[in-house]
Amino acid sequence: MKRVLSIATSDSGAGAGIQADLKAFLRCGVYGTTAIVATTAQNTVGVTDIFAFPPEVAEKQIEAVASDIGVDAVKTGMLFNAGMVSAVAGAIDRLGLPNVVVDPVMVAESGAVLLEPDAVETYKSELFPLATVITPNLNEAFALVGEPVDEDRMEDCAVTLHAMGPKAVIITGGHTSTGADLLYDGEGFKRIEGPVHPSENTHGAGCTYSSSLASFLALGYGIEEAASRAHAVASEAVEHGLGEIGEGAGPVHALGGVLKGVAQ
Ligand SMILES: Nc1ncnc2c1ncn2[C@@H]1O[C@H](COP(=O)(O)OP(=O)(O)O)[C@@H](O)[C@H]1O
Ligand SMILES: Cc1ncc(COP(=O)(O)OP(=O)(O)O)c(N)n1
Repeated sequence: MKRVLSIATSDSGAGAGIQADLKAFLRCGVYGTTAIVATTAQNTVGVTDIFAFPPEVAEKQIEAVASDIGVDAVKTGMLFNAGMVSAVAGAIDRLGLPNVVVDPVMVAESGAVLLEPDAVETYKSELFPLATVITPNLNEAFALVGEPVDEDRMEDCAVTLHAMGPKAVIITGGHTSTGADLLYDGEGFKRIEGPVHPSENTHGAGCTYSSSLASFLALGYGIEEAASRAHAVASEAVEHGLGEIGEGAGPVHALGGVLKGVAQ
């Protein structure tokens, strides 16, 4: 059983964050572990409160998991502030954790700010250079390079992000006109396409994607194949999104496809 660690924040509504990551790990057939760095009071409508833990709370969890269970891949999600980004980068580096997927979560679908602005520089200087892949969505990608969102300039944006140190960049396509994810590995571009589901129940799609990507890297796939498989899992989770849960954008359902036809 491959082991994948999520370093991220709790979503009480369980659509995104640590809870979405664990569902994606189960869907991908890996053993998921967690280091919880903060907790949100959140539902499908919005985020009402964020409670950050001290960085050493995250460090202790990462060390506990690494020293006994082991880590075949790691995914970082919402880290909230610069001190946490720095502590997580330090732990990943010190412990030599492999297959590092960095999802630079900045803003929730509901509009809530999930990253303090001064933490952006710490991502660039400390965490991106350790990353196997970074997975910003369209808005995050352009925010990171400090430019207005322009879909026609996604390739330039990916090149600028790649120069910040990750081995590869994937700008996820859920907010683009084509729905395609864009992969850049420093040598060439690859568009990962698939059906775009006309669903509003996309809460947690990005978390599901980055966790699936980490899982497929842990399972031994190369970046391009892992990206393609992760896209398929996220897309399927959107297709089975749960509109009946909550009043806002419903949570994705990572297990919706595999549970079809299972007796309840
Ligand atoms: N309506 C959709 N149909 C199919 N796939 C989708 C849809 N929305 C998002 N995805 C996929 O989910 C993943 C995460 O997408 P994105 O929406 O860009 O992230 P985030 O949730 O962080 O904004 C990507 O692989 C994207 O292509
Ligand atoms: C605790 C927490 N972590 C991450 C997110 C953002 O998740 P994402 O998958 O990008 O989904 P949306 O928020 O855009 O639906 C979150 N909301 N909460």
